[in-house]
Amino acid sequence: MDISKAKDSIVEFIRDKTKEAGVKGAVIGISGGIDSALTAYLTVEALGKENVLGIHMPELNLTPAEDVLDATEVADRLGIEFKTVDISEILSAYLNSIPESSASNSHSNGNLKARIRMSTLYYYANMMSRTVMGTGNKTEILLGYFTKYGDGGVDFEPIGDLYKTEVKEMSALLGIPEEIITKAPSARLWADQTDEEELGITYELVDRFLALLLEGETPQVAQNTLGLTSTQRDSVVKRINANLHKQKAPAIAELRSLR
Ligand SMILES: Nc1ncnc2c1ncn2[C@@H]1O[C@H](COP(=O)(O)OP(=O)(O)OC[C@H]2O[C@@H]([n+]3cccc(C(=O)O)c3)[C@H](O)[C@@H]2O)[C@@H](O)[C@H]1O
Ligand SMILES: Nc1ncnc2c1ncn2[C@@H]1O[C@H](COP(=O)(O)OP(=O)(O)OP(=O)(O)O)[C@@H](O)[C@H]1O
Ligand SMILES: [Mg+2]
Repeated sequence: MDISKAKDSIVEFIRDKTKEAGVKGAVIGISGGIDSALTAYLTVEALGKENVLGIHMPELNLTPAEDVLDATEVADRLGIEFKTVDISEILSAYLNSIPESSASNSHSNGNLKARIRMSTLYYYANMMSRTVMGTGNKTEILLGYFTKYGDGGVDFEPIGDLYKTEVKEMSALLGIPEEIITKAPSARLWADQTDEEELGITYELVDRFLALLLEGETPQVAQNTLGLTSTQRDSVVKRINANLHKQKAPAIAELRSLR
């Protein structure tokens, strides 16, 4: 991959898609992580800093201070409009209103946080006649490692054809702060969550595994080539297959033959 040309191509994509949508600007959730930092940099290059709104949405007692600082640093360096919306009270209102909710249900609660962030981004997009710029990368999309209608609920996916390792490479090229590039990727949906621990494999390895599968290798050959354990192979393949639905629009019950 020629990372510099890939950057130009993504910038053009953002410009074209925004124009096609008939708007001038975009809204981006800026977490303090690398995916949203890179997306913000690319969107500013495409649309201009005055047309990008960054929104940081921390959760009390969960979002680390370094994320708040890193998100602010991204916005400051880019000179974009930047807002902070604390999601803690929205989350509490949801959980207090759902009789069966439980603080211990980290899976449902974690995905709810991603969906609250999505709703907040669309609130601003509606209000400002802008689109929501997605931050999903190729690794996350192939694995379905995102919340359906949460961080997956966006208008465009500019970095969706870049593996996570390529996201790092492009971020270094653009001069994104080193601490953001080297920080362990995490969705921060529950305490101590990290992507690589939840996935049971490093991004370095899973990216190479996915690339081999896309080249037509069998999971077994890809596993042997990379020296993965059979548990790693099976869990990645299972994740891909279980999440294929996230890459499609909801299936419609077709009634054509009855007309
Ligand atoms: N075959 C099928 N056809 C149609 N729909 C199907 C389906 N199977 C499940 N579903 C639906 O999908 C739901 C499950 O999907 P979903 O709600 O997304 O939930 P799920 O995939 O179980 O969880 C999301 C995963 O993404 C991770 N994540 C989330 C957000 C950000 C990041 C990050 O890296 O930043 C990572 C998170 O840690 C977790 O592992 C089911 O409850 C069901 O409604
Ligand atoms: N605290 C937050 N404030 C604003 N947006 C958030 C927050 N947490 C998550 N998001 C949104 O959800 C997206 C998905 O999170 P994800 O963790 O995959 O990306 P990231 O934080 O940018 O990078 P990394 O994967 O390296 O942590 C983010 O890119 C961002 O757009
Ligand atoms: Mg993150």
